[in-house]
Amino acid sequence: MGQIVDVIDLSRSFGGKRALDGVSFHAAAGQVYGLVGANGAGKTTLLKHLLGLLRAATGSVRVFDLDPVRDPVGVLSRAGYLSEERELPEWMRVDELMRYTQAFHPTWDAAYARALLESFALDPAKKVKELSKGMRAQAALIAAVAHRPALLVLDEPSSGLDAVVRRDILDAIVRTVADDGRTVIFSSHLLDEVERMSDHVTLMHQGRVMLSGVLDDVRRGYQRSRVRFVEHFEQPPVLETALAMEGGGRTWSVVHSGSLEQFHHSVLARGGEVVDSRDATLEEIFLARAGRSRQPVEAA
Ligand SMILES: Nc1ncnc2c1ncn2[C@@H]1O[C@H](COP(=O)(O)OP(=O)(O)OP(=O)(O)O)[C@@H](O)[C@H]1O
Repeated sequence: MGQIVDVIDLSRSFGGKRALDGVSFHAAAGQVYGLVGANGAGKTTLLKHLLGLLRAATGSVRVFDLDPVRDPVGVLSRAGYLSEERELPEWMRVDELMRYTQAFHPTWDAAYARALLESFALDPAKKVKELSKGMRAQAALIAAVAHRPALLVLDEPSSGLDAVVRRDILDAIVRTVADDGRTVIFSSHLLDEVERMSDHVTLMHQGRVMLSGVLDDVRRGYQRSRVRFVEHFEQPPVLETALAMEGGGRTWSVVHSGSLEQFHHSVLARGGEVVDSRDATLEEIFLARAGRSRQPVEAA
């Protein structure tokens, strides 16, 4: 599988504030990468480096094996970008915006752009400045995808879109890109959306990658178990492989990694028993990892 993005040990500060701290991130052709993290985690800063909008201060950024700052033509001609701000020329009509964007991209697929306009029910005659926030997001999304870029970078694509559009259209766009053997990297606050759309997930926290891997491997790597102890604990008892514990007294709910057998063992050693276990949700994993550890974990 062709490697499309290679970010190695990228750090970036704004003033005294560390926005990215030793971030490594890789993306291959035909895969969908979901980037999640709280406000200020560094997602937008990472994405901007891929487009050459920020220059790597330390570390390296390669996209299509090119440096996006030194070779913007080589990178941007093959990339589509939906920025967080959705900057669009206000005075244009939607159809003018499409023609304008087309002028930058010889690979523009006018039929695809028209089909997307129709599926969004977006009026081509409407002025950009008259669009609602959601319509603006839709127009910006079409402008980013209709030239069928080899790499599609979407910063919070669902922001402003209603649930139906998100589920029916955004998902379809992302899947189409991946099915064509192209790559999508998107950031999101919505973990259910990331679980639905991504092949790979990367969790960022305070400028660092906390966890990164194939979504199914990440999911399989963590469980949530209910545990009952004989003894009453005021504070969460120390359990090997436990990342987060909630509860009190004798009953605790634990998000943990590693094998179930190993976990049963450590609970037994503390005089308890595991009542039940299930795979942890991405949200539980994220909260446990972001809350606990500063160490990056490779899940795949
Ligand atoms: N141009 C800038 N000048 C100063 N600080 C910045 C700048 N851009 C980002 N930052 C800071 O860098 C950190 C990371 O910001 P970034 O926008 O990358 O986070 P994010 O994960 O995209 O957050 P959000 O989900 O809120 O969009 C934040 O602390 C932010 O305040």
